[in-house]
Amino acid sequence: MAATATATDVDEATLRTTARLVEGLQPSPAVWSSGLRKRYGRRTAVEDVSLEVGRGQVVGLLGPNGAGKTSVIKMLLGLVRPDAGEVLLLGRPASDPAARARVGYLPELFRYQPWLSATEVLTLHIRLSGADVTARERQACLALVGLAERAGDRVGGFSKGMQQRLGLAVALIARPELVILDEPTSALDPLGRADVRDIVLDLRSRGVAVLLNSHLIGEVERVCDRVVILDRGRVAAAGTLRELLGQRELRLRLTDVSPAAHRCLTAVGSVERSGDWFTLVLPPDPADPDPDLGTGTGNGSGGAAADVVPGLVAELVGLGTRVHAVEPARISLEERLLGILRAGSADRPEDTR
Ligand SMILES: Nc1ncnc2c1ncn2[C@@H]1O[C@H](COP(=O)(O)OP(=O)(O)OP(=O)(O)O)[C@@H](O)[C@H]1O
Repeated sequence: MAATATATDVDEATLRTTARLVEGLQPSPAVWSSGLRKRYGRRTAVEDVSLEVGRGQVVGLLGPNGAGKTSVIKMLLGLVRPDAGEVLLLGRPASDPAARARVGYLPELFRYQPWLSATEVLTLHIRLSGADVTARERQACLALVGLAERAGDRVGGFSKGMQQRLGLAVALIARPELVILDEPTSALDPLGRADVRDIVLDLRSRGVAVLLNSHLIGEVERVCDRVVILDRGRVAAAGTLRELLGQRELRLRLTDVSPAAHRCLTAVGSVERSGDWFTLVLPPDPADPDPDLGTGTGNGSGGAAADVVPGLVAELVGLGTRVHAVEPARISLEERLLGILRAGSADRPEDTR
C-alpha cells in the first residue's frame, strides 16, 4: 500500500507544479481589447474594435482624421468608458491602479503648469506614479528627450516641440511596461522624430510594449511590428507589415528572354511584364517565419524573396538571358493605406456618422 503523503509533502509538490506551470505561461499581452464601441450622441466614433499589443511589441495605429484612434486609446486607458467591449492592460482591468501605474501615456493634447520647470513637472509625475525614481534617473530621462539643458526652465516658455519632448519624458519616467504614444512627433523637427524612433526601438529591445498613433506613415513603417488601420471607427485592416504589404516580390530587368527563360520565371511565381521589367510575385510560404518581427528595424526587406535570387539568376544566365537588375519590390505602407481607405469609401459612399 502506498504511503500517505503528509500535508507538507502535498504543499511542496503543489507549489513546485504551480511554479512550473506559471513558468511555462506566456505573460498576458500588454493590451488586450475586444469589441470596443463608443457613441457620442448619434455619432459612432468606434465600432467593434479588438486589438492586442504583445509584450515588447510595437503596434502602430493608423487612420484618417476622425477614424477613432484617440477614442480607442482613451478607452484602452480607462479614460473614456466604452459603450461595449472589454479591455485588459497588462492582464488587469484598465481601471485597476496597479495596471495604470505600469503604463506611460503621452496624450495628443496636453498642457503642463506653465510656472513649473521641466524638472518639477517630472518630479510631480514621479510622485503621482509612486515609482522609486532617483534624481539621476530623472536627469537621464530629460537628457534622453533632449531637454537636459532646459531642465530648470519654466515650461511656459517652452516651444511646442519642447513641450512634446517633456510629455514623452513624463510617459517614460516611471519605467512603464507599456507606453501609449498619441501623435508623439506632431510638433517635432526631423531630429526629434529620429530621437523618438530610437527611443521606441530601445523600449522594444527592453521588452516594453508600445502603441503608437501617428499620421507619419514612414515613421510607423520603420518601427512597428504590427499595424492596425482604423477607418470610420472600425478596423479596416490589421497585421504585420509583411501581411499588409506582401514581401515576396522581385523586380527584374531582363533582355534576351527565351521561352525557356520565361518558363523558368513562371516556375518560381506569377509574372507581370512591362517592357524589359518583369515583376515576379512569389507564392506565400507558410513555413517562412515573419522576419519583420524582432529584427530591430521592424522593416524586413526581402526575406524569403532574397533567398530565391542566386538560383534564379544563375538559371536565367545559363539560358542566355541578360540580367541587368534584380530588386525586391513591394508597395509602401502609404500606398497600402490609401488603397484600403479609398476602397472603404467606394464601398460606403455616404458617411453614416
Ligand atoms: N468628446 C467627444 N464628444 C463628441 N464627439 C467626439 C468626442 N471625442 C471624439 N468624438 C468624435 O469621435 C470621432 C473620432 O474621434 P477621434 O478623436 O477618436 O479620431 P482620431 O482618429 O483620433 O482623429 P485625429 O486623427 O483627427 O486625431 C470623431 O467624429 C469625433 O468628432
